[in-house]
Amino acid sequence: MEPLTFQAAEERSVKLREELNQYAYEYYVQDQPTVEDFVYDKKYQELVAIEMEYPDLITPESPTQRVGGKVLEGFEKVVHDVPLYSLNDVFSKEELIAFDERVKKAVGHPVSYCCELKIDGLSISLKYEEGLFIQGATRGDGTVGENITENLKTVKSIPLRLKEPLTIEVRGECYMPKASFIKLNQQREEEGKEVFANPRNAAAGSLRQLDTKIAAKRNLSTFLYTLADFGPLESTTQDHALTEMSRLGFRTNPEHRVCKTIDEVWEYIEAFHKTRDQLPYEIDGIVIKVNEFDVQDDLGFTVKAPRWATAYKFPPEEAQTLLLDIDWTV
Ligand SMILES: NC(=O)c1cc2c(=O)c3cc(F)ccc3oc2nc1N
Repeated sequence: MEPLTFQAAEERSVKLREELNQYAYEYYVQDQPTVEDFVYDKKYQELVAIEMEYPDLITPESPTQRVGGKVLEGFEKVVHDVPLYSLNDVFSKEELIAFDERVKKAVGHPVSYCCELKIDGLSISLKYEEGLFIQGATRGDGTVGENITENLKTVKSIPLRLKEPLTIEVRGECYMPKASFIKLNQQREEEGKEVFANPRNAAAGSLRQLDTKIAAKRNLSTFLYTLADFGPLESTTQDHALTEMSRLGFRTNPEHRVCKTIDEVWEYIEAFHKTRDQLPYEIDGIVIKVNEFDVQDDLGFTVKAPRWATAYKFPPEEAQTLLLDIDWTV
């Protein structure tokens, strides 16, 4: 084929990038692919060829920027503008009811709760400037984390550019799906390497890799759940914030539910305690948050945790046998 002129190459690369990023969004964020892999691969190879011919055409959100390849010396420190707090845990229905009583006493009226599955992964914070992904960091000690931007760029469900040019910061969980965890450990066993104890350790180990090519191969995914810097967004509830994050291109967990009473919260907890083994990712409990942001602001934080949220932790079962018992090969 005749090599394209710069002009033609530029137009073609813009179109290819849009198509490829849309396909990747459908596959990795919506879990609803619309094209076969070979369609994606063919267009991807065409884009790689154009970018090799004309490197000036490469843009930060090009899917070619996700393959990794940098070997970092180490991870720089990142000071979080807004601290990443941890959650107070509760382990029984009685403790959950006591949490609800404290909230209602402090607020003076009943509140609604946004319940979310507690994904067992690694907390991450993602910063965007005018829509462009500019920094990803670990939670660290809540105030100072590690800059793992290069590794997070290889996580396909993390948008490199938002659907709107917003300057915001979001937080969520980076995790390894159960099926990927099993495959990775089988591979490591064959290579005589030490296996990971659980998907959380596997995700943490993958994001701590200094060779970004390794992180790129670990099939990590994300669920985002907190708007840390709202930018121009005006959500007034946690439930709406999740909808907004999804609209902007983030992967959010579809199982969240707004509950009007603590009894409804308990029903939700019991339902997922029973069915969590069918989930394609590990959860270690349920996060219960006051849904209204103005009430969250009234309740504020203790030194280490929000007063407006709690985590109901499931009793640790023999997760290892459960994982291996079930055929997760997709
Ligand atoms: N692992 C989780 O799936 C998950 C974790 C947190 C938090 O750690 C968390 C910590 C805060 F200080 C406030 C809200 C939070 O919301 C959260 N929501 C979630 N869904």
